[in-house]
Amino acid sequence: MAIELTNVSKSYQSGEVHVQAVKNVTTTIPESKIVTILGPSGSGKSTLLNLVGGIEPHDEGSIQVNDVTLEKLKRKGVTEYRRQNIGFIFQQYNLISTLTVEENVEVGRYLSQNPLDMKDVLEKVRMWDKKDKFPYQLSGGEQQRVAIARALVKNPNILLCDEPTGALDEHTGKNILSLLKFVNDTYHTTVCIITHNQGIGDMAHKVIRMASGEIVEEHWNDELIDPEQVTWA
Ligand SMILES: Nc1ncnc2c1ncn2[C@@H]1O[C@H](COP(=O)(O)OP(=O)(O)OP(=O)(O)O)[C@@H](O)[C@H]1O
Repeated sequence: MAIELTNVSKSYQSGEVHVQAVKNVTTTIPESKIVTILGPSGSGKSTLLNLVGGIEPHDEGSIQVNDVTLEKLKRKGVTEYRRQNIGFIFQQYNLISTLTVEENVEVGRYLSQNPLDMKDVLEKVRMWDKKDKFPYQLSGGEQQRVAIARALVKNPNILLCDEPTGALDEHTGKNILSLLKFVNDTYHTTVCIITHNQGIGDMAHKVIRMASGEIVEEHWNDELIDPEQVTWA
């Protein structure tokens, strides 16, 4: 699914303070590609991802996802859009601590009308052999692989990843990036990765750079670097 943003803005009022988190953003997140959004803390990356994912509404402009115009949807329509199209992955995994690996992934399946096969997905992220473990029994990288499986089993068209390697060391982080590339290659899922880590831009088809809520630069990469070769920062 391709995502078209046109003059999108989002502000927050926090007490007396008015923050314009996203300012007049126009860009495309192309279908079945990997896109990296880079930028310093507070530059609006997470806000932009949340707008695209239908977690919160934009104030101005338009977000078009294939034939869906987000600002035209009612609340129920937004929930449906999110359920059917979007998988989220966060820095802090957000697994349910009282559920096993398999049960956590089952939550993702339950949310979808068109889920993938649980065993197949857990095998693809190399966690089938640990399906009966609880999150506390897993390493950070393993927990993130389960979180990816939970997002993936929904069979989403778009995977939105907010600092997916932010809590991981270089070796494990690259392992997760390789998995995201594998997902993009295998399922043709549009993968959008937010990161502070500039090097991750080199494995993406397109790089969007933000500062102070605005897009300050964007480019396509002619050649993609293998995730294992990314310069880690
Ligand atoms: N719910 C909110 N209420 C008030 N202000 C918010 C809210 N969410 C974000 N902001 C503000 O909007 C701006 C952009 O925040 P955002 O989280 O999108 O940036 P970011 O680039 O993702 O930062 P980081 O890399 O630190 O996660 C910041 O000034 C932030 O404080």
